[in-house]
Amino acid sequence: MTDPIAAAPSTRVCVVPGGPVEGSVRPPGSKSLTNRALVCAAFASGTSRLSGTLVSEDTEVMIESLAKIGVAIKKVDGGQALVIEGIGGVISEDARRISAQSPVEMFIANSGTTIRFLTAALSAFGGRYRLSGIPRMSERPIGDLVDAIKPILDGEIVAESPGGCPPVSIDSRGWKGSGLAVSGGVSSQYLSGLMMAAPIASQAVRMEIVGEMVSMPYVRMTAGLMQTFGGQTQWEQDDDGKLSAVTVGGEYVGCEWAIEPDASAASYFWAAAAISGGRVLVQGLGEDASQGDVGFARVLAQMGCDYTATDAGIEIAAETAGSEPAALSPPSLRGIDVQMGEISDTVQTLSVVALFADGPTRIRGVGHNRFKETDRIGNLAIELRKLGGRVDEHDDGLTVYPLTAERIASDETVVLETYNDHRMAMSFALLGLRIAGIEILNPACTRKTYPEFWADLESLTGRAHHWHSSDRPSESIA
Ligand SMILES: O=C(O)C1=C[C@@H](OP(=O)(O)O)[C@@H](O)[C@H](O)C1
Ligand SMILES: C=C(OP(=O)(O)O)C(=O)O
Repeated sequence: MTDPIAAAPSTRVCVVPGGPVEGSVRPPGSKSLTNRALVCAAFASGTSRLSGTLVSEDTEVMIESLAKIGVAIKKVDGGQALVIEGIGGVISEDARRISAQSPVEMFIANSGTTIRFLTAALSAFGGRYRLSGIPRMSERPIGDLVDAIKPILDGEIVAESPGGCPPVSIDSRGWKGSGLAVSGGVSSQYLSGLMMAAPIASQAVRMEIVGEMVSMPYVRMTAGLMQTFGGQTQWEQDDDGKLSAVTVGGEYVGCEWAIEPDASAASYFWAAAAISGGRVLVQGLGEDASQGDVGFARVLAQMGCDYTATDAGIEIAAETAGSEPAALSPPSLRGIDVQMGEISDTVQTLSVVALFADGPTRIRGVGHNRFKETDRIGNLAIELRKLGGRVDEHDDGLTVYPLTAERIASDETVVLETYNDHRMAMSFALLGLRIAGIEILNPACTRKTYPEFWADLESLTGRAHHWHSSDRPSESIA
């Protein structure tokens, strides 16, 4: 059969509604852990063997970029395991020659982790580079990172687009200082990138945090991952217990390491159980996971779902209203008021769940979601309103009001834009589990972090999606 997603970029998909979603699933490896491990392994001395790695656009652009400075990365098992020969801080002769003539060009598509981590790492490493991506990447700020690097750089670094956005040009002879200051109000990836870069600069660097730091669990993840490779961090807190500075040092040494399944990807499956009156076990993720997004399952518990963590994974089961069998009874979900600044990649997932709750859900602390793959507050509100309900947009988040029972039962066609944002597509898939007539445009955009998403959802629900392509308007190729 032709691959329905690859068939045409204008493909749309309809997820088929049905009864409770029951089963278990193991999402692919974490994007955040894979891209961090790739950076540490690339600049380590010796060989690293990573298992459970994510195969996706975001990890592929990282691999391709590292290959350009001479890092040898062997893919095993279709890329789900990687063997990396670290360059231990020395650029290959080939890459040095190329860089002497003109900057090494790196295309990073729309991968925030790749451009932020590599901007920091390459500035510490030295050489000439230009990192660019798709048009949306030229609207995603990197100025705070560039400003943090400038004072310690022996060389020049420029964010070329208005508002301090990529492409980024680097002409570096390495870092010359041992202290810097970084703002973290737009993205934690700046600090994570700088932390991973310090061992590459071969010196201890004290990094002062200016103002708020969003997405803090990712910074803790960075420290934990670096430790696995020999990096060291020391934390300082202010009088209120807030992180104020981190001093980073050590040297990377290659190692063997298994990557956890992706917790942001897991959110769609837990949510599927919550809104369908079902029960889903996500395998391979426990309460000790290094990804903050496992906390999304706890948010569903706050809405009334049953939460169980065992050695097998974390399971979410919906409470259903009334005494009828789950298949006939709608799930009972409470509207909540929730801070999501630490788990912002799951805001779209929760917004969809909130449409099926018994009252409004207020999501707070995620103003920085406007700078991701798309404006994940404004554009999310626009799409959810197409269902006819009320969604209020705030500077720091959204309030999502429940849909009426009549609207949920209606099968009127609603076409939803994904803005080339994988998380829009995967969240809107959940709508289709409960409401007929939901058509999702450009489903292939899940390739950024989860190319197999549609197939995994079909396996879990046991229901084939309906694919439509505008090249073949009347044809359903499910
Ligand atoms: O460090 C990371 O791996 C990430 C940090 C988060 O970004 P922000 O810090 O910009 O919120 C998150 O949204 C992104 O998907 C991955
Ligand atoms: C925001 C995301 O990615 P990144 O910033 O790494 O592009 C994401 O995966 O939701």
